[in-house]
Amino acid sequence: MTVVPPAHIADHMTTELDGRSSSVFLVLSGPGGTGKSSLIRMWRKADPDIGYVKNVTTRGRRPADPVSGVDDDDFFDFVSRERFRELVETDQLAQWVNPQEGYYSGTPRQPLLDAIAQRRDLLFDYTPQLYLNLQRAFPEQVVGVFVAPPSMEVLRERLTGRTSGAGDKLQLKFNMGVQDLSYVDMHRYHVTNHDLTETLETLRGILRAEKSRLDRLPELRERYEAMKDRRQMLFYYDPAGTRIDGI
Ligand SMILES: Nc1ncnc2c1ncn2[C@@H]1O[C@H](COP(=O)(O)OP(=O)(O)OP(=O)(O)O)[C@@H](O)[C@H]1O
Repeated sequence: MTVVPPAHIADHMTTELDGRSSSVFLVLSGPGGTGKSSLIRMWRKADPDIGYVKNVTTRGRRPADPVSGVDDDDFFDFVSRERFRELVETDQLAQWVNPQEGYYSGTPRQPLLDAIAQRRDLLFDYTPQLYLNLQRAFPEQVVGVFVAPPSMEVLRERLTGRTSGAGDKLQLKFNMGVQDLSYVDMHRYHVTNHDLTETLETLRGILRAEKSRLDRLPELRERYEAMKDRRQMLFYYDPAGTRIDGI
């Protein structure tokens, strides 16, 4: 038996019900030391197509992490304060902050505009402050995931385990992390980083889900719109498509 498509569908039988989503800027946000840069490093290794834009910062380089191998140069472009000021004044930064006394960091704008034009997804490793600034600049693209340590004790251990944060700096970092916790409600997702591999799987699931949102699939929405039966209301049994004639 041949199945005959209803008249309004006849011209659309080969229409593809698939589409390429617009860009997602997935921001891993939360206190320093929760594992954000380790996760991004693993993700980029597993999926070289995922984009990452280095921040510009005026702070000094940290030595590579002996445990995770995270290298500062993979995440930042180091610039002088004069150069930073020039970037701000010529509007080349999408957002910038003064996270600690004496240093500044920010996000270059152009690579983000390029990613949107090419529909590429980007990952970010940010504090809540940077995340909120970026969200204000790119509200449609930015999705905030708060990455939390399993407990504050574990955060303290992870911070202490790193070579970078000795003495006062470590105390400051921990205190700033405690402040960051109060911004959790500004995020769309919350992920507790017990195990790096499992957390990465969850994050990839979040990205997949965000890319399946209809508001990120403009052409696909148009195709469905073109196939719509203008006479349809939700929802009645009308397999022959003739009920309207009886009104
Ligand atoms: N799930 C985990 N289990 C065990 N150790 C972890 C886990 N996640 C991260 N770590 C360790 O915790 C330390 C901090 O991780 P990482 O540098 O990735 O944090 P971060 O959130 O990027 O911090 P920052 O923003 O300050 O760079 C590293 O030594 C890393 O190896």
